[in-house]
Amino acid sequence: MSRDAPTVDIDDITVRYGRVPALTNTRLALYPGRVCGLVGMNGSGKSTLFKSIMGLVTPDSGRIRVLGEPAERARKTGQISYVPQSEAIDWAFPISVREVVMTGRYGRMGFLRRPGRNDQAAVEEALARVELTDLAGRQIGDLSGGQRKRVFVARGLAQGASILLLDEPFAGVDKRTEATITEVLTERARAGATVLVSTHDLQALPRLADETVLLQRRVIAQGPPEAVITTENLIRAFGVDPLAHDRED
Ligand SMILES: Nc1ncnc2c1ncn2[C@@H]1O[C@H](COP(=O)(O)OP(=O)(O)OP(=O)(O)O)[C@@H](O)[C@H]1O
Repeated sequence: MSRDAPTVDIDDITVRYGRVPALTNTRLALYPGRVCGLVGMNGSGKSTLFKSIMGLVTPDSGRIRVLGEPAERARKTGQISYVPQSEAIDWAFPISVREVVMTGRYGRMGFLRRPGRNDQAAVEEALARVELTDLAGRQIGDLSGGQRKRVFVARGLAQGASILLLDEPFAGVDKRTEATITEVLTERARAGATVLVSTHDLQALPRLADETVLLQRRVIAQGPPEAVITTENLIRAFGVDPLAHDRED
């Protein structure tokens, strides 16, 4: 797909849970080759936006195309990988790190899901990239918060998807994990992937993201981090300027 055409094209969607609107008249275009940082307060609709791009929630109105197709189809054909918030995962489920990463290959396997040599090689490469080779046999519930995040990033790498969605991958992780995930996302974007990653760390945006989207039930601003993270925009999104204290220093 050309770098001039949006890979994720959200055209005027409204998503409601019952009568509560989570997103209203939201428009957003994402392009390949870029890491986009998604920022907004709790309840601003970030997870709903991810779920919409995955085709897991259906907008009440408007339209979403992912790689030129309906979102659900892009997900079902394995073209989208999603790292959910940690709270959304059952960590007690008895499955090893290597097995979780292998689930990223399921879309490429036949009905019996028997991994071939390519699948195994992709899994080992992904585990090595996030420095989890030594822990590959462990149960996921036995890992630290940062290690758990890296497992799901590795799953996305093994999947080889061209759309990478990550819902707060930096929450509760150490600096080393944050640096590894940031590097991996940049590498994937430079290789042509479209990356959308939500974060609460406004200060980290310039080193993480090529562009920033500010969300408050709709897109308030989109552009280079330094153009988007302004006092005026932050007050519109958060009601206060969360960086006011730092600006005074
Ligand atoms: N399954 C659901 N049923 C009812 N309301 C929901 C559901 N999921 C989300 N909401 C509501 O929709 C709004 C947007 O929620 P969403 O989870 O998308 O926000 P968010 O920006 O991801 O929040 P956070 O930063 O806290 O994860 C909130 O008001 C939330 O309470």
